[in-house]
Amino acid sequence: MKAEWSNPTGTERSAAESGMKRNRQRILVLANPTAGGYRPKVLEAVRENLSRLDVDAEFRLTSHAGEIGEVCSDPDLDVDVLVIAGGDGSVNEAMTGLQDHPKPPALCLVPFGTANVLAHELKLPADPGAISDTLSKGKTRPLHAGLANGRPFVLMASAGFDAEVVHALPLALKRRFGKLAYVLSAIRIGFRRKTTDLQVHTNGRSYNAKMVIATNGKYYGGPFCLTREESVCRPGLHLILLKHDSPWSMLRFSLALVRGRLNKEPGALLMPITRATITSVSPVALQIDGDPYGTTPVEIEAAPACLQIVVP
Ligand SMILES: Nc1ncnc2c1ncn2[C@@H]1O[C@H](COP(=O)(O)OP(=O)(O)OP(=O)(O)O)[C@@H](O)[C@H]1O
Repeated sequence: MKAEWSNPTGTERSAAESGMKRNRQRILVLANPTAGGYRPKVLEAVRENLSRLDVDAEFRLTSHAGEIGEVCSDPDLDVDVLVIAGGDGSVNEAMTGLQDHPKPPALCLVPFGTANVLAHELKLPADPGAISDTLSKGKTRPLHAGLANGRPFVLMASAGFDAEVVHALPLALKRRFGKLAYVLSAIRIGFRRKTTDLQVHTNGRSYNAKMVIATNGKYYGGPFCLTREESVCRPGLHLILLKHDSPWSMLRFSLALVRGRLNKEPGALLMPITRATITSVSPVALQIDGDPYGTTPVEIEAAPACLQIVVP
């Protein structure tokens, strides 16, 4: 029975120990202490709960951005469940790292983070008792992903105004104001940006749009429903095209999103896709899962394989 914190140099010992107890479930918890809403007390309570179960659990705090991806892309990573304690960006890093893993572990999420869209998707609990309970029951569902130029996204990839907001958002502002920081960043850039047309090729047709969201799930920006037709636990993607992106149009679309009616709003078009190409005359900002991701052009497609994720 063991649920220990490891120090940064303690991984060899933990690997050796878990190798000796292969009949026990091995759990690695990777916690991002810089995630918005990080709560060490929750993590400590989960650790205490797990120490009462017959599992080998190792807890590690990341020390730098990219570390989750590094751990996950190591083919020698050999655990049954990888718990990410962080937000959507941390989960994205894990998925990206596990993309080529020969035997990927099941993922589990302790939802810290700012927007936490995946936690809404999976209706994940936030209190330590329920998190430990979910983990110990070990019920899993498939976690599907999309690919944007080959990089996985579990929630969404988009081009246009929202991606510009993500690119322009200083981390310090995000940490200080949480979700409100996105609104402040949107107001700051909304009235002085130059808009660029996007050309979208999908389902054998071409469209013009100002902003395009490829979504793998239902939600966007937290608890706001983009489309009830999607689920991260089912294969498939939807595309949402917005024809206008003036500040007033964006306000109208945002209010429709908050009411869960964006797909019914004039100027918004929703469609299922398997593949799409988004291009533009000059580069337009992209974001995936709430983090900046370069600029257009981008090829969107459904990822051929899926992971498993522990759910309540
Ligand atoms: N120790 C660390 N120091 C600095 N950055 C880190 C560290 N560990 C992870 N990161 C980076 O922090 C980024 C953001 O983390 P995360 O997504 O978990 O939180 P968030 O941005 O607050 O939440 P959300 O994505 O749900 O809005 C991740 O992309 C990851 O690369």
